[in-house]
Amino acid sequence: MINIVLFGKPGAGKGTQAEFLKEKYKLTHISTGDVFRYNLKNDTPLGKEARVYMDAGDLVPDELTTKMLIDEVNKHPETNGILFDGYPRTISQAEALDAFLPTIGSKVAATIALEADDEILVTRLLERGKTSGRIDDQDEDKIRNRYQEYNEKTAPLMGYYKEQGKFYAVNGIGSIQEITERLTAVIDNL
Ligand SMILES: Nc1ncnc2c1ncn2[C@@H]1O[C@H](COP(=O)(O)OP(=O)(O)O)[C@@H](O)[C@H]1O
Repeated sequence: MINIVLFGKPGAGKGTQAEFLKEKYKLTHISTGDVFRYNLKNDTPLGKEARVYMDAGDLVPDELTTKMLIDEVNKHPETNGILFDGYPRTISQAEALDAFLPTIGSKVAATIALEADDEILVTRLLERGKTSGRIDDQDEDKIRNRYQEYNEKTAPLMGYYKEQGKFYAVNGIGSIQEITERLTAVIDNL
């Protein structure tokens, strides 16, 4: 199993790139944002609990998120590997993942960050908000709050994975194809 964590600020293009990478490497793509949105749409108990955080652009509490993530991973026992998109987003989530994966005989192979400047990303998200229907993409204050959450809670993960020698970064600005090539160059060298 080869598990890759796709890392990056909101709007960095994780979901777009995940679509290509999952095909190329036959990976299972798990996007915590997508799983949460599915639960919101279907008004499940998980969706009801997560809604207030998501609509505000806050992170959903770790315990709830980790439980959901483990349930998702367990749905794919035969997978070649998992492409984690949007998880982990806190040190506590990274520790939970490092505790969980060995229980299924696995581990994180690499964390790859898509890097881009905040101002470019905020503009991208506001554009996406016009068509995606995502409440959290329609209001600049909520978007800025997501960046604050990222800077406070998610950015420290770079150090966490660097210490493990598993952190890679690629330039997230360019055409979709160029960025896919940068990512595959990293994965092919693992
Ligand atoms: N790992 C996570 N921990 C906590 N909350 C999460 C996590 N993943 C997703 N969420 C919630 O879902 C929202 C949308 O996630 P996502 O689609 O990945 O957003 P973004 O475009 O901001 O990267 C986040 O703002 C957060 O409220």
